[in-house]
Amino acid sequence: MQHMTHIEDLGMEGVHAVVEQAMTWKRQHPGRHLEDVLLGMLFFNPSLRTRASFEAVMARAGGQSMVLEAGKGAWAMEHRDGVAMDGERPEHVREAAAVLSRYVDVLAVRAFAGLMDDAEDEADPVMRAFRAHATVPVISMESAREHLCQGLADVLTLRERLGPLQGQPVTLSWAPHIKPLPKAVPNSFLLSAAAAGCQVRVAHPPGFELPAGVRRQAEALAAQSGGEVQYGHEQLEAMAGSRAVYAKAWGPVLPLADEQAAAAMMKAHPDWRVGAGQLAPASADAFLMHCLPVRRDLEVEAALLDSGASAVVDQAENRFHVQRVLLDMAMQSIAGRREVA
Ligand SMILES: CC(=O)N[C@@H](CCCN)C(=O)O
Ligand SMILES: NC(=O)OP(=O)(O)O
Repeated sequence: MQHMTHIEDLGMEGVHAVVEQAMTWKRQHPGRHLEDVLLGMLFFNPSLRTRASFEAVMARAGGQSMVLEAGKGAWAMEHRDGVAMDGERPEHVREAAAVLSRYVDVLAVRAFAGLMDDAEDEADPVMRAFRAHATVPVISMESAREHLCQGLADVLTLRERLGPLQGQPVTLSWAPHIKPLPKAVPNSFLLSAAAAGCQVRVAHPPGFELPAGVRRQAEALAAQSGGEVQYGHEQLEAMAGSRAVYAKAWGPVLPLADEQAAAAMMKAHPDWRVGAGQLAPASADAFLMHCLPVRRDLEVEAALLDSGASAVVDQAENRFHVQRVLLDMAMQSIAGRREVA
C-alpha cells in the first residue's frame, strides 16, 4: 500500500515517472482506468481546484468520489494522542481514518499548516496521523509541510513549456499578502523543481526563510538530479535569465510573538508584488506561475495575470493530469486487496 503525501514517497525517480506518465495521458486518454474505485476526500480547509480536479478525475475515469468537511458537516477532529478530548473536537483521527478506510479505496486529506510553530508544521502531525491510522492509501491534498500534487503539477507545467529541465533556471519569489500563508506550496515547488534537475532560485525578504529541513531535503534532491538550489534576498537578482517565475505569498519564520506582527511583516514589502517589472530581468519568454487562488494587484499585478506570460490556468489544469496518475498508482499498490468489494 503506497501513501502519497510527501515527496519522500516518490523520490526523484517517482517525480519523473509521474510527470512523464501525465504527459503521455494528456496526449492519449487512458479511458476508464478507475472503474468502480471510490475516492474519499476529507477537507479541513476550503478548496476550489483540488476538490474539483479530484472529482473530475474520478468522474472521467469511471470512479466515484465522496467529500467530507471536518468541522462542517462532518465532526471536528482531534489528531493528537494522549490528550483528554474535552474541547471542541468530538472525533479522533484514529477512528475517523480507520472507519473511512472501510468505505473507500483511497483517502485524500487536506489539512493546512497551523501557522503557530514551524517545527510542528514541518513535522506534519495531522497528515502523519492519517498515514498511521488509515488502512487504504492516503493522498495529500495539501498538508502543513507539503502540497505534493501542486508540486507535481508545477513540474509538469515547467516540463511542457521548457522541455528537459536539467539546469533550467526558475525563480520562486515571495509575494506580499494581508496575512501569513502556509509554506506547503513554496516547499513543494522547491522540492519538486530540485528533484526535476532545475536550478531553483528562491528569493524572499529576510525573516521568510523556508524550513531548514525542507531546504536540506531540496539540496539532497538537487545533488541527486544534477539540479541546484540558491537563496537570496534580492528579488530582481534572482530573476536574471530565469525561464519561469513562481509568485507565492508565505508567512514569516515562526513562532512569532503575535499575529499582528506577522501580518505587518506580510504587508511590509509591497514592492515585492510580482509584475512586468519583476519579470523584466528574466528571459524574454519567461512565464508566470502561481498555485491559485491569487489576490490580484496584491500578490501579482492583474495585467501580468491577464497577459500571455501567465501559465497559471495551465498549471491548474495540470493538477487533473498528475492526480490521475497518483490515483492509478494508489490503486495499483493495493491491487487484489481492496477493503470493499
Ligand atoms: C489563500 C490560501 O490560503 N492559500 C493556501 C492554499 C493555496 C493552494 N492550495 C496556501 O497558500 O497554502
Ligand atoms: N492550488 C490549489 O490547491 O487550489 P485550491 O486551494 O483551490 O484547491
